[in-house]
Amino acid sequence: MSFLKPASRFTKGYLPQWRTSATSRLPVVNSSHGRHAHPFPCTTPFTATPCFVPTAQYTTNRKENACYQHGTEQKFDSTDPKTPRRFPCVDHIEERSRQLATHQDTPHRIRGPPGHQVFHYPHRFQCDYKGYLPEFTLAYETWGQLNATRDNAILLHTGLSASSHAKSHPANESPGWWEKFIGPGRAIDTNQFFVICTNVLGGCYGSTGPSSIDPRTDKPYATAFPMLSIHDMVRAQFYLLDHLNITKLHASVGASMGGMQSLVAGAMYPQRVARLVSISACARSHPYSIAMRHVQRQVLMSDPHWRKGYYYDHIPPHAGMKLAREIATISYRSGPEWERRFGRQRVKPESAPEFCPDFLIETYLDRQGERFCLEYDPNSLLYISKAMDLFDMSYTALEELVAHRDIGMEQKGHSHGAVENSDEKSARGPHPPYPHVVRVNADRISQHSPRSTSTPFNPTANPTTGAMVGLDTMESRRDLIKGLQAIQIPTLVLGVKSDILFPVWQQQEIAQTLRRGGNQRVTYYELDALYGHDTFLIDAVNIGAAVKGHLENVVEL
Ligand SMILES: CC(=O)SCCNC(=O)CCNC(=O)[C@H](O)C(C)(C)COP(=O)(O)OP(=O)(O)OC[C@H]1O[C@@H](n2cnc3c(N)ncnc32)[C@H](O)[C@@H]1OP(=O)(O)O
Ligand SMILES: N[C@@H](CCO)C(=O)O
Repeated sequence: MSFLKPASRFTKGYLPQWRTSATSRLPVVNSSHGRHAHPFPCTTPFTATPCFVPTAQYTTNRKENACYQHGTEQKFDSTDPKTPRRFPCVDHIEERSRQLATHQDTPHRIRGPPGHQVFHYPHRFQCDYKGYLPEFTLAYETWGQLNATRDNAILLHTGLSASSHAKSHPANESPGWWEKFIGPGRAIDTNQFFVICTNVLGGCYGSTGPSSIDPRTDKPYATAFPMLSIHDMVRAQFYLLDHLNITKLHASVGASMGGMQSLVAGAMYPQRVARLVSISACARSHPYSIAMRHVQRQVLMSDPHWRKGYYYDHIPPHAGMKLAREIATISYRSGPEWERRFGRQRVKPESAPEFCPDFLIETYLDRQGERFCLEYDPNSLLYISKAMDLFDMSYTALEELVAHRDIGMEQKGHSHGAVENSDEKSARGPHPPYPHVVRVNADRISQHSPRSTSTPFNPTANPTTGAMVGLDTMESRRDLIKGLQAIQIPTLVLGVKSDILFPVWQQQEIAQTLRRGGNQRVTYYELDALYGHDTFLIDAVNIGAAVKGHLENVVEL
């Protein structure tokens, strides 16, 4: 540890005791070390590495053991209070903005992965939250062969940011996000099953999303894109299944947001799904996970380059995206993993502490942000993460969704009772959503909902309105049981103990709720892995074995 070296080794670069006039030059002090009273040696520049944070602007002159500004006689002197502290990580962001300003082809116009197929739905698609799409496209990829009876298909749902490229294939040999899980003899055995994976509606890898061109304006939708629900995403996928002439799936499989989609598929189309797999998902988003996604969105939206979503001809909000992904990564992995992997290690223990990424965990997060910030469309992040927040399989929530969707259709002239034209029929969709949900008028919803029951003195009630807000009440649990009751097929629920985003109690909640709703064929596993929420992307051995067992188990359907 550099600050334990004897001060005598540091001939320059120490901070005179208690000098406070130049706070921006104060060395970073490990306050727990209790050494504040000593002249604190800046473990600096001027010993082994004169330019202690090398950047393009400085050169080390080893002969003189000094650091010069490029092309000048100006020495960098950290003891000079006028010398500004350097922030290469900030310079890097600014430099990227400069470079992006000159880009002709803006990087957020992301296309689907090579070799993907396209399903185009040429009709109006009514979304749950009142808006609609005049048409949509889904990018998808497949592996294995559809059998003669067309009943061996598995619909694989993605998490938030994945493309349809779950597995390599001849048209795209780069590894997919579930590369090790799919293939002959693997967890999803392509000798037996025909696997379909789509980029979700709202995404940016070939499916219609905010970066797609709105045919009505010939410009990207941007934030004029309609608000989406997880149910909208699944409904669009079932239109693809219709197109592929697949009436019944062998299974619906997904993790994280993909697990939410899996549950929706089972509840919305109970006759069309034979088995379910839900990994590290939930039956309704918890305020904690909403909070995590809220801060990601706020950070992104506060990047001045976001421009309320209309950045497609400008510099994208890459700095906000980078930070949003760093925050997300904190919820995707786990403290115990990082303790083992990075400990308290700094990248250059011999160098002075800096505010730019310094500890291994900092450079790790920085790298995750870097990898993502120009890879994914920022508006897709907003829409898809919001759809996750809105996810709630409680009966009253489904009832509201169905009612709101109907209002959306009526507002666009799709009145009940009137004879629908073919476009209106298409908007309503070929299948009634949620056969188990009785349609009610939206104005009846509020009287109806247990969440608006007035219960003074109840600690779980909203103090202002008296409405029941807690999720752990009998009413709320009954509401969830009723919402998930349509799922009576064999279901595998898998959780990971180190997951802080979708903790195991939420996995237990799914399994218990299904069982209480009468489903006798629920299998529940809890995995003691270290990788947190993203374990489903990493642990092909354990997650894969559970999935394989469930998919290949011969059950009476
Ligand atoms: C269903 C779906 O949702 S799929 C979406 C899946 N894809 C993603 O989530 C994309 C982001 N990727 C990831 O989060 C991860 O790579 C995973 C989860 C896929 C795999 O996890 P791991 O194998 O543990 O990879 P890890 O988290 O270490 O990331 C590797 C990267 O971090 C870098 N890295 C690791 N440690 C450090 C560190 N201390 N400092 C700096 N960089 C580091 C590696 O160099 C590598 O970067 P590179 O690929 O640019 O060279
Ligand atoms: N890390 C994964 C899981 C998040 O749900 C993703 O980005 O999609």
